[in-house]
Amino acid sequence: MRYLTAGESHGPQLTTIIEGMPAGMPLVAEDINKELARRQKGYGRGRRMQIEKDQVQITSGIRHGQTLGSPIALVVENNDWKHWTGIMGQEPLEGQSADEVKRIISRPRPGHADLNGAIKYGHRDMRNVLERSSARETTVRVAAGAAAKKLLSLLGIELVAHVVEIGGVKAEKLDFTSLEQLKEITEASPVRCFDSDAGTKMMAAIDNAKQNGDSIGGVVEVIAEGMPAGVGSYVHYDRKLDGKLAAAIMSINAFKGVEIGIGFEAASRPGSQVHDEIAWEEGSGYYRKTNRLGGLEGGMTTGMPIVVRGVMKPIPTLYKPLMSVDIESKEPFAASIERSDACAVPAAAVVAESVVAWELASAIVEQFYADRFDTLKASIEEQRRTARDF
Ligand SMILES: Cc1cc2nc3c(=O)[nH]c(=O)nc-3n(C[C@H](O)[C@H](O)[C@H](O)COP(=O)(O)O)c2cc1C
Ligand SMILES: C=C(O[C@@H]1CC(C(=O)O)=C[C@@H](OP(=O)(O)O)[C@H]1O)C(=O)O
Repeated sequence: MRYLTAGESHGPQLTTIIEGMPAGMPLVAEDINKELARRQKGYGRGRRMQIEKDQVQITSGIRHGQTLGSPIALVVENNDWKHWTGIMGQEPLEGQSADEVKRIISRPRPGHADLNGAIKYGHRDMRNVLERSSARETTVRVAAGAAAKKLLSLLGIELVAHVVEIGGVKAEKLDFTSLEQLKEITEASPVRCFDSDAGTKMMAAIDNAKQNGDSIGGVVEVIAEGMPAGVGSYVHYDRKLDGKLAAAIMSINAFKGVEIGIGFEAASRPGSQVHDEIAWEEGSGYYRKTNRLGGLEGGMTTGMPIVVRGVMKPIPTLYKPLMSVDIESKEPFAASIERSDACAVPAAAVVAESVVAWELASAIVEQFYADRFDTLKASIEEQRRTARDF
């Protein structure tokens, strides 16, 4: 499976084209809209999220609520576009000065894509970079991920993402009894955190950062249950599922690190405190007594829950900006201020859930016969039986 996305942050719309979804799978706009709404929530976001109410239009690949096997095109319009038609218009400028119309950006923000993108593509107006480097693009990544989540769910695989740290405040109480419970509680939390005391402190940390014209980052965790054992591969570097998951997390705007299972903690523990002992039970087959390796060994699933964490750095745009250089005068200047979030970790958790869903669904579609959803479902059931009776 693959997908491409197109669209500028303040352009007319965002688009994704998905290829490789099995035919005959139920998928409706509501499956996607509910995920888009989840991505828009979260304490700490700027005013843009009040302007947008993301809704998908399905323009191909689905008929009467079922996938056709042909490319699926999904479109989300930008409500904000109506305020930007002059600045972001597609037609050449006629009779107006570029300075007047374009709101040229010449002072790159440290930590954003502005300067490197301008050097790479030769743009002297860095709006040409930020419009595409903006995390607005994650809207349609979540739309593609929603289709993947639907596929997984119909195969008995569920995922939940939650926030475990913001601005140095860590969730301590993580004694959820099921993914269902984790989902229910984090969905009601403004910061998508299971630990309500930590959640309150996270909100205070966001308020504090905002007051200081600053921004904060954090850590999100994605847990997926129900993956059959033996998905992925150990035979080649580019088929290892842990590598694919790491790349997917790192591809999210502002993500700077990934852990699987206990992750970096493994460096300081002896092997006996890292590896998960293997056990077997009549009826259900093999399992691990612990899940410190987060459901992946040798680039393949173990059948235990997949646990992936990602760290998001603080948002680069600061209302009290860091120093930068004006690319025209070469003089030192405070960096440009674009309207901005103070913290987008709760929204980014939904993006992380979506990209993990995409990688898990892709690995399944690659490994099993997947032109048709009914045969894919039968293959997954067969894989579960094989793993159990092995
Ligand atoms: C959901 C989400 C919202 C974001 N909102 C902003 C924002 O309002 N302002 C900003 O400067 N960066 C924001 N970012 C981060 C930038 O998009 C990101 O730092 C930039 O694309 C540069 O990429 P890099 O940080 O991966 O190097 C956001 C990221 C995510 C995932
Ligand atoms: C639009 C979204 O996030 C945007 C991501 C973003 C950035 O630089 O990444 C900058 C801000 O853009 P704007 O200046 O239009 O407010 C965020 O609002 C979104 O998540 O849908």
